[in-house]
Amino acid sequence: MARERLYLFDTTLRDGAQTNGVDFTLDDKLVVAKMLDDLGIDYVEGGYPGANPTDTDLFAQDRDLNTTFTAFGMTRRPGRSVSNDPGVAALLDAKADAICFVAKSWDYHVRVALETTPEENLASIRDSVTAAKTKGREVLVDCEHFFDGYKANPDYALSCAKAAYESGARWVVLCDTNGGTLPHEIEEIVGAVTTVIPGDHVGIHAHNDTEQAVANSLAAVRAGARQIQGTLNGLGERCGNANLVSIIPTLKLKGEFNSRFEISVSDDQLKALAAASRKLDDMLNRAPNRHAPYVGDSAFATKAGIHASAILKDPVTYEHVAPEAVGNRRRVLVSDQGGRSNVMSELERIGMSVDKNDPRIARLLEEVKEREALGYAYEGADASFELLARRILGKVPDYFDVEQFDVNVEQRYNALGKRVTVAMAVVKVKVDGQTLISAGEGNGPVNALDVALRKDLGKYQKFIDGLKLTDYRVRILNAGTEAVTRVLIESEDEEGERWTTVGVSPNVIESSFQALMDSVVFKLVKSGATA
Ligand SMILES: CC(=O)SCCNC(=O)CCNC(=O)[C@H](O)C(C)(C)COP(=O)(O)OP(=O)(O)OC[C@H]1O[C@@H](n2cnc3c(N)ncnc32)[C@H](O)[C@@H]1OP(=O)(O)O
Ligand SMILES: CC(=O)C(=O)O
Repeated sequence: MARERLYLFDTTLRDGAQTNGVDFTLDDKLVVAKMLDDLGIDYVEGGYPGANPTDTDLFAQDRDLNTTFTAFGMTRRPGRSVSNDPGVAALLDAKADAICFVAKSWDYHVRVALETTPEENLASIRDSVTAAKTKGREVLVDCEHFFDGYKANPDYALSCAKAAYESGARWVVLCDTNGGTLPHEIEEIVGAVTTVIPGDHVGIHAHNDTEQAVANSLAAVRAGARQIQGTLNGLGERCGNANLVSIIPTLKLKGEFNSRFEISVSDDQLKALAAASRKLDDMLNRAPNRHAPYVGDSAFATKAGIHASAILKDPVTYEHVAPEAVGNRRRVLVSDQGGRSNVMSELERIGMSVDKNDPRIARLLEEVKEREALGYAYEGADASFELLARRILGKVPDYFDVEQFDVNVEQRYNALGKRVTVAMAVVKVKVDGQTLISAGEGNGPVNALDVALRKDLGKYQKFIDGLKLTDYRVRILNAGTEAVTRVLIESEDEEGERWTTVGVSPNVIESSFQALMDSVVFKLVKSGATA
């Protein structure tokens, strides 16, 4: 049976720009639009021309994209003609393939927010759609508050949707603007609408205020809607929009949808999804959600030993889809919840082949569990685990020895008479029988220690010149009878490779130092440095 076409509409650059803390520059918008185009998204809503200089500039440019690049804005204001409405003029002048009007469809909103009559709102919808059609644009109408409006006055909500459709809108998009509608209500109301307007002209725009925007979008499709609006990583006003990064793989990989619908994203484009999700987070300086379905670091991470053992026999035992399908990867974590299978899997990943029955494997697992009881956490410290494994398997050279370190923190007045806090560290290391003493200054004790440790490592210096610390996290734990600090340090090298190390001690300087040392030694091992 031929599959029906389902269209994807991305509003990361418009509704996503309404996210608290998100602010796109013009360059950001161009990069994201290209990324969405490369992913194969049918419609990319770039923004709201006339609302701010960035969006106006964006829609003043020519561009070379395959997607239907869409401009967003309001229907004409009550009491004005379209030719006398600067907002509509900005939309009609925008270099856009399509125009998406937002229109009121809840009579209460018409009365309270627009302060006009129901008839004038319907005329505004008709006039705006007709003007954009006359300009040769594809037209979409986002029926704002459609579901709340339908519950309050179904006839009026439907008459707004019909006014848009009958005036020539390609898509009538039903919006759950306040995000409070539940999946069974969406399914029922979309089902009613599609008896009046053909489903292949109906879209869904769901907000996530009850954490059901994805479920609501899928419910709308089940009821007949054929366009889904959403954003990358679920950005959007308040709690966000339907997350296309979850919806796309569901449509591609789940039988109910895959067997009935065809979408524009190819299998190869699907494999770029995890990278696209991370790239957006990087651009916005947001930490990626490790637990994001499909694309998060933990989406295919297995900690439990019983699961790991089965996954190594056949991944299907504990994975709902293959991680590679979305560009993610399987991770089998080593921790106090793991068994020999977890250790074997991690050793295989780092290229160490050891027999599962080798007694050193049991020793390594025992050591991991004992150290985790003291506060270490190897599941998040891949490099420290690798060093521990290499040490137990007898393969880490003694590169250098730290004989002593001192750290001082001092508050004083600087030359401008301002009070400043300065940290100083001195580290004494022995490399090849030679003692090297280095001092470092930093804005805190760990920073000073890091500067001093990495200032002069003699013949190893060249291996660590490109090393930088990219993240530092401390937690205070109650392990056993006393409080200890656990420090996790993330490092990056000149090739962009990242790794994490861990240190644990009652003293935060000591735990930081352990993690720093592991990071430096890991870099030497990774670079193939010999003692
Ligand atoms: C559900 C959504 O997410 S819709 C998208 C919302 N996005 C945004 O608002 C972001 C961009 N917005 C803006 O920059 C500004 O609001 C602008 C430039 C659009 C308008 O700014 P201003 O002219 O100063 O108006 P302001 O924002 O204060 O109020 C909106 C006006 O539009 C009217 N309006 C709202 N929706 C519609 C509509 N669908 N059709 C016609 N008029 C509308 C309101 O009644 C209000 O009119 P009023 O000024 O007579 O009270
Ligand atoms: C149009 C839109 O963003 C909404 O109604 O939520």
